[in-house]
Amino acid sequence: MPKVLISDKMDPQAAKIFRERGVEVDEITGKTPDELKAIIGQYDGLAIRSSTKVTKDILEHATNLKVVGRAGIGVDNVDIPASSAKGVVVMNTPFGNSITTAEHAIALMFALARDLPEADKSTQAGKWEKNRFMGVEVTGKTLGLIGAGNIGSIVADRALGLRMKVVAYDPFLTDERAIELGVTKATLDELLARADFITLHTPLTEQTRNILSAENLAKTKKGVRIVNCARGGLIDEAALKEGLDSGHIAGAALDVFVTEPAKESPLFGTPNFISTPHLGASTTEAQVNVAIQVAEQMADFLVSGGVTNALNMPSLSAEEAPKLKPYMALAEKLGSLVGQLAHDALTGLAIEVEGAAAELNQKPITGAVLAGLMRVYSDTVNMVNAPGLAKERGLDVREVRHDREGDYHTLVRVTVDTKAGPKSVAGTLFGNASPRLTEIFGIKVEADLDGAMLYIVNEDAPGFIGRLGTTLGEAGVNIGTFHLGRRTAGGEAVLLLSVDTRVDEALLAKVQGLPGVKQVKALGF
Ligand SMILES: NC(=O)c1ccc[n+]([C@@H]2O[C@H](COP(=O)([O-])OP(=O)(O)OC[C@H]3O[C@@H](n4cnc5c(N)ncnc54)[C@H](O)[C@@H]3O)[C@@H](O)[C@H]2O)c1
Ligand SMILES: O=C(O)CC[C@@H](O)C(=O)O
Repeated sequence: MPKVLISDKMDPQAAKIFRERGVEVDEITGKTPDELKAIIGQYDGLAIRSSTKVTKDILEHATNLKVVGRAGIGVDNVDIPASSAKGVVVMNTPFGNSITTAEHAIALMFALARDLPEADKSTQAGKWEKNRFMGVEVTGKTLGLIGAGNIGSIVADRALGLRMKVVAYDPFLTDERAIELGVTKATLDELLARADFITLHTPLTEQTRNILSAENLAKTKKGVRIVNCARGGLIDEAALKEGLDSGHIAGAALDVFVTEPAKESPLFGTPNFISTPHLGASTTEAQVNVAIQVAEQMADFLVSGGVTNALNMPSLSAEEAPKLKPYMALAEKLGSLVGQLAHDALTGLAIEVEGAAAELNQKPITGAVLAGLMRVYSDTVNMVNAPGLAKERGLDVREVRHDREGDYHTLVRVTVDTKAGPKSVAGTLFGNASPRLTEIFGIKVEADLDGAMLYIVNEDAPGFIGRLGTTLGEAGVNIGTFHLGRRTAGGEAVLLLSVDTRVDEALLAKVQGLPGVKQVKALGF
């Protein structure tokens, strides 16, 4: 039974769903990195929010880990390249807390417009300072939206409902989408010059880091109010403090900080500055949504192989997964076969699907071929890290889909580009379930690729099979299955034998020495 650790505070629905789906679950929150390292080796899955940092160091101790599930959107607390290199799938829940976070941005905008936290403090201190708190209306004002994705779009919708004008800067926002959202597209400089309020909704990337830098803050309209419910690091905090102190910026509300938890900051205590402790996603509704979603996605993956919202591998629905499973087994065996027989100086490969296979999602089939192939280089390769490894080695990977049906109702063919030209192997599924090799380097041969095997290329001549049987028998090697194919009678023949024990180097040399043998190789599947 797969085992998952929930290491951050999460709605109890998550544990309930894991258990209902046959996944064992431990909820252990608040561990230090060293404490987490000590226990992570037991788990197949790790469900987190933002407190747990999934670093390279933690991953090195995660010997059984297959999936990290983030109950939320941002995955900046997960080292994705290190996870991919280790073959760990990283998933998030991209929509579950979007409305909640958009509402928090709107709430902070209102809090700034009417100075609500200060007014509350003063009133509860018995001051009744009616004349001190003069706010501004949002109606008719311009909201500058930096980032018009899931959350930005909802903020735009709510702001339009408040009769604001919305200008949006997002390099990926199309004209059509801007019209659909009812926003005006702008450059960043235009937005800075026009906005009465600015709200940020981008991820933190090299392009967005300090997008509100000292230089850009200086381009804003005097009296601007700024909200950040996205990620710390989008605003230069020191420059923001200067802008507030000088009065150029009329107010700023931050839910997120460069360093979190933000226990101290030069901004704290600055007039017209409001802060919340990364509460953007903190509503009952959002936490139930993301807990349910992350548990369902992780359980799907661990129990049936379905992949949803993964950031480092293609999606595979829970409905597709059972259909694709035997194809992935076939693809992995074919990849492994070409890897073991023709891995020298590979420059690229083509993965062709034909007949029934052509109706399926090809990406997982490609991933499985690459996993089988790349395992020749490292036994920690799987579908998650194989594409990256293939890329690192400069392999040109091509996917081809043929709708026609050939000799078989369904076929997967892998052709590798080698110095000696293209070499191809192909296989089918028997009964839509059992992977079977049908062709190896142009020779038809039907064989199961399973366990320890021996691959022999020889000249087709009488007496060879007897001599081979005797040689193996004398060495105590029992033959399980025997598959033979040949180009032409008396021409080149291929033998694939399954053997009960792996054939050692000395015996391989003996077989190689038999008359007519061109090549011998021990294979393992
Ligand atoms: N405060 C919280 O608790 C909380 C909760 C949820 C999400 N978030 C954060 O909010 C942010 C937005 O989330 P989302 O779900 O809307 O993400 P999203 O991916 O749907 O949208 C992000 C948008 O940013 C745009 N973008 C990318 N680079 C840009 C650039 N250089 N300039 C301008 N726009 C750019 C993208 O095109 C995209 O439209 C993320 O950082 C997420 O982690 C915070
Ligand atoms: O889990 C949280 O409380 C914050 C989540 C938020 O930052 C996100 O990116 O989804």
